Amino acid sequence: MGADKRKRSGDAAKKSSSKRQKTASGAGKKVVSVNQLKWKKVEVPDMLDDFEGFYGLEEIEGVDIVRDGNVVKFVAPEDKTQVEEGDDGEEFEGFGDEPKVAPASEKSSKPEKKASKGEKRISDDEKNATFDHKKAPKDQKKAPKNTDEAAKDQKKATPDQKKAQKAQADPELEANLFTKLDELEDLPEADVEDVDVTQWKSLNLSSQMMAAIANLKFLKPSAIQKRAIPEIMKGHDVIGKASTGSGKTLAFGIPIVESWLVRNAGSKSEAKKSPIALILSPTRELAHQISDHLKKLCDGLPKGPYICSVTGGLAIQKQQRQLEKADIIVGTPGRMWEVMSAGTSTLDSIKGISFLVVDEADRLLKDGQFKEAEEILKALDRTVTTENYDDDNEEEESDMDEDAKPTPKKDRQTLVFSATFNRALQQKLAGKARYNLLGAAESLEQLLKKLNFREQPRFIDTNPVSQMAENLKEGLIHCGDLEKDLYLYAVLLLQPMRRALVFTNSINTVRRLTPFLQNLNLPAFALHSDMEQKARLRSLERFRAPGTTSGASPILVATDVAARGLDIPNVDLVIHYHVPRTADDYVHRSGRTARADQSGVSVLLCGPKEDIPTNRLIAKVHASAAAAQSDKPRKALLGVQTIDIDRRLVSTLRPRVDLSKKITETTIAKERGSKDENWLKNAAEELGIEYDSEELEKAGTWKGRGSGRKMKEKEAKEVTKAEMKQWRWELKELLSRRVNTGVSEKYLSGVDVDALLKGIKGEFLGNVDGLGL
Ligand SMILES: Nc1ncnc2c1ncn2[C@@H]1O[C@H](COP(=O)(O)OP(=O)(O)OP(=O)(O)O)[C@@H](O)[C@H]1O
Repeated sequence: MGADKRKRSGDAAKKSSSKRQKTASGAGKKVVSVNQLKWKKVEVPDMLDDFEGFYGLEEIEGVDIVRDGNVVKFVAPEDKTQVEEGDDGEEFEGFGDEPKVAPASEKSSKPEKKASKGEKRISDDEKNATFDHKKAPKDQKKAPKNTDEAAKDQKKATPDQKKAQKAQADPELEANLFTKLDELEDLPEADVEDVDVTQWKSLNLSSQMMAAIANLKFLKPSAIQKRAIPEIMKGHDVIGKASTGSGKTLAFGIPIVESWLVRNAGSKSEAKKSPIALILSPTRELAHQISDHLKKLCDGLPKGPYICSVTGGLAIQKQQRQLEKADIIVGTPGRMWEVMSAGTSTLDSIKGISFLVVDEADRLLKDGQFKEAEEILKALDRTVTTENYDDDNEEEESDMDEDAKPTPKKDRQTLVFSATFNRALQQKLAGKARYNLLGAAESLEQLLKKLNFREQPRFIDTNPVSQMAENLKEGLIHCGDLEKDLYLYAVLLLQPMRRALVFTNSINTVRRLTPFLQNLNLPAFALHSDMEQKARLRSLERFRAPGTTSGASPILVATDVAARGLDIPNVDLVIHYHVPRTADDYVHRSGRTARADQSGVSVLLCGPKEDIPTNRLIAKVHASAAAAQSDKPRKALLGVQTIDIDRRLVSTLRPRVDLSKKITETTIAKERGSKDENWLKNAAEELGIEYDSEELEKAGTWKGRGSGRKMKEKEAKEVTKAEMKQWRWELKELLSRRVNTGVSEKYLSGVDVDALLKGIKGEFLGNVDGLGL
């Protein structure tokens, strides 16, 4: 985008040489900075494949570009500049076909509560506008009795609470929210809905926060919230471990927002303040989700912090502008580092944060994975300003003028969360380590040391025994190496109403399985890191959407890019097409279902070659649970029990599966072949030689790696359009036939699932009554 914008400006400058003569003080015009201009989003056509650099393209009209010596200035009429902060509403909030939310002036029409993420468009104005709830129409902000009372109770109890809070206060820690909450008392009390949030009272949150929680309809704090929120509010550093889907986001989100409320209590000034928190997330989707989640929390506040996400794949300039007014930043390491290292002012402003959150810390800090995360951590801890910083001479800091030093890191709380932490680390944090930490090869430990906690962090582990979500049932289906597609289809077909997430270990498998399932009339969407960001987000939107008209629920086929943190409502089934590479991956993948007290099923498809890694994985994941139940024979707990799928049904499905595979693989090989051919043509053209496909083919024939692929491409090239058409017709015909299950004599549309999936022959992975498939 930057290049485009510059180019555009450059072109404009050339064309309007006369404009250069104009002065900045023309009638109704003024000189403004590029960030003050009212940029308009340029709609990019959907068929445009390469969105990098185009997605998020912006333009502006009626602005003069004048050169003043070497400086280029923008002269704009008053109405072409941003009148106040936050009027560009630029965050990603879903796609164009979704209804847009009213502009700031219409804020009083409260957005629909149940809109899924991305459906709701929240403009910056909305976030920043001071919402006068007293003036709001009654139906928008009805005062619910219970919560209102709860909030009032809180106020009434203030003198006592003050004492208790002060007793809890740790004078050593500056960021002790408990000591500052009284400042919020003068703020207007928010009205809330008829939700009883008395179970949150013990956390001593402000009445505004209680109202915001009531607005979310969360009746009680989850275990991690109950334990982590008070520790964070007392100013401690925290490492929080809790199972997937147990509400870790708000465990750190509530104290951060509470802290923002304290900081902004009574402040009328719109003066620029530096951000309060930086939240690092390993994936773009998770970063957007965290900011959406926090925004939803803030929806219930009269005025909330400005939250922005800074992730790759979207226009960087826009994000830089948003950063300037951000209170809470949620970012992925790559893009965050890009913006932090681009400008000293950005870096210095971010250095002043009061909270650094490392979400999915074990992934984010894994050695060699996110180099930029380490850079960010290092940069945050440098005690010299960037202007004066010399990479080779950190000693320089002692010569620095006191005033030039950014906020000392002592003021910053570090909060680290995940569902999985390496066991050795856990033992160490629990004070049970019996080994030399420094000698340990575990990079995570080394990296946690780099996090520079300001004190020994509080380690909170709400699920020390089992790593898996409480209401998750786990199963295993044994199948032949070449039968995975068949079994995958069988399970999905038998579970049309279950929103399923299929995990694979490779991008190529996602690329193949998605059209394979689509050819079989299943609503499948792909998600992997090699996709354009817009396409990634679109797949997620579609996966979140309600099922098709025929009632089939959407299916997401993904790599581990979707394994961490994603909170998609009503995912009922996780299928591991490939056995995950690590036990932690298994925990996180499976954790996309059975979230927030809901139930869910995780099924591993296991080929003969995967038996050993699968057994190891199961033993690892359930080792602590097995140890905790030492009265039971270990073998029984860890013995792999399988779900049986009726073989007759599977063989009935085989012809359609084979056809769909054939069509999919041929299509992919054809596409790949023609891409290669185009590449060769272009290369020949550039070299100025004549392109002869047969000659080049001969020259390119080899027996080494990739020769199988070449063979397939060659075979695919020979398949005619008529043949493809014929296969498609045959498949259509097969799909239109009803499948006799051979068990219950029912047909697949109304199949007796229990009869087909025989369930569990005993205990599988602990106490499981059967998967309920
Ligand atoms: N106190 C609560 N009561 C009810 N639901 C809650 C509560 N807190 C959070 N939730 C909901 O629980 C779901 C999971 O929360 P969240 O995404 O924070 O889980 P997580 O622990 O971070 O999971 P993961 O380990 O997979 O990242 C969200 O939909 C969230 O809205």
